[in-house]
Amino acid sequence: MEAQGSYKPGLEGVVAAETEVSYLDVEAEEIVIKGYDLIELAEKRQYLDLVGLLLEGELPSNQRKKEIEWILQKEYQLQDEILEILRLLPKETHPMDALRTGISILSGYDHTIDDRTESGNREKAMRLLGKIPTLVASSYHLLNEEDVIDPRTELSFSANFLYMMTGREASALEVDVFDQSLVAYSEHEMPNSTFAARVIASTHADIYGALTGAVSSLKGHLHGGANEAVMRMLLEADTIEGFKKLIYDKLQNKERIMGFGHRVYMKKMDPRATLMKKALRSLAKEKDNFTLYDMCEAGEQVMKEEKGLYPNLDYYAAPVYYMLGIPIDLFTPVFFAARTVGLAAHVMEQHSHNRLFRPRVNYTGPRHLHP
Ligand SMILES: CC(=O)SCCNC(=O)CCNC(=O)[C@H](O)C(C)(C)COP(=O)(O)OP(=O)(O)OC[C@H]1O[C@@H](n2cnc3c(N)ncnc32)[C@H](O)[C@@H]1OP(=O)(O)O
Ligand SMILES: O=C([O-])CC(=O)C(=O)O
Repeated sequence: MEAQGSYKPGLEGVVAAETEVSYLDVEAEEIVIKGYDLIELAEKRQYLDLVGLLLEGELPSNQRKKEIEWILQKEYQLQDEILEILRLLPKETHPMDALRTGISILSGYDHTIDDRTESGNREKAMRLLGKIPTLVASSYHLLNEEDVIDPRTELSFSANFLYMMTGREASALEVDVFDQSLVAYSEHEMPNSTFAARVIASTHADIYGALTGAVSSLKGHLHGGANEAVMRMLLEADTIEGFKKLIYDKLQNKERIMGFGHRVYMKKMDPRATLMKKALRSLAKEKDNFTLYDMCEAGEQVMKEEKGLYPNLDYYAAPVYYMLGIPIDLFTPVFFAARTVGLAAHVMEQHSHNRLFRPRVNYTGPRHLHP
């Protein structure tokens, strides 16, 4: 069959959009978010600063940041009916699937759902940013037949999110590390989930539909689901020697090691993984427990020697979340909660100068058959 155009499996290297949101500058080893370096933002600012930057176009003043926090706080509480629907889900439902359901339900409560203007989408994004952490934490507790933990507005955004998941007030270091992880996960150019959201938004579908599609994409182990898979691997291995053996065995069986490799970085360390490795070290110090840190370092070494592959963000975020006491089933939902802001910025941009995504194929099937 004659080729109709060049085809790149997995669309590797294909430019799918022009964007002012973010860019991975691999040469400079910089994740550019609206002109700022993401790692510098994670070290010097907080997640709510990213909300201001990504949704309003500039880093907020302290006063504006407070206002953003109030806007989100007003949205923390979920409608009783939503909690009731979550309670009725089969107990085997994965929290990512419960989150997908929850976001779908929220669309029915939005009386301005057809408003796709920039300000309309910004309002919806703020509503979702306030509600999604409560949705994440509550769905987990309900699926485990536990009482939901009510949000607390006297805590900071990140401290409250952590509290609703774990049921205990975290230390200052734990809150800082968690907030840093939310910044690290907040936005990353054109991963599969963002592409999915933009493709959906390009039909003029609303932000709820776009985000629901993104949750489905992010659940996969080749994407966000890797953080949960990394933690299960570490627990199965139990010791440094056990972890090295597990990796060697998997490589022998031609299996992929979760938390390593990346379509864009591949032969370099993901800068966000370096950030989370430092965070893991400070947590290990505070808790006087270096087991996971040492295991991860040993695994990193094996993968470098055996495959020339480096950790991505999920590899070091997983043990960080475990040490913060977050249930493993919630690792990927937390990733999504953090990414909501980046996804919203992309949906806003797509709606503001849209062209429908509709690519072509190189047909390799038969022709001229007759029924
Ligand atoms: C925050 C995030 O979402 S980051 C991504 C999280 N996902 C993971 O950690 C899952 C594990 N990693 C992977 O599967 C891949 O590295 C991906 C999916 C992230 C990127 O994949 P791609 O860009 O499509 O690379 P591709 O699958 O073509 O791999 C290229 C080669 O590297 C190998 N490879 C890539 N990643 C891994 C890995 N984690 N373990 C073992 N081998 C790997 C592949 O087997 C392939 O080898 P081959 O050429 O001998 O067949
Ligand atoms: O960029 C990607 O392909 C995946 C990723 O690291 C992310 O979504 O944070």
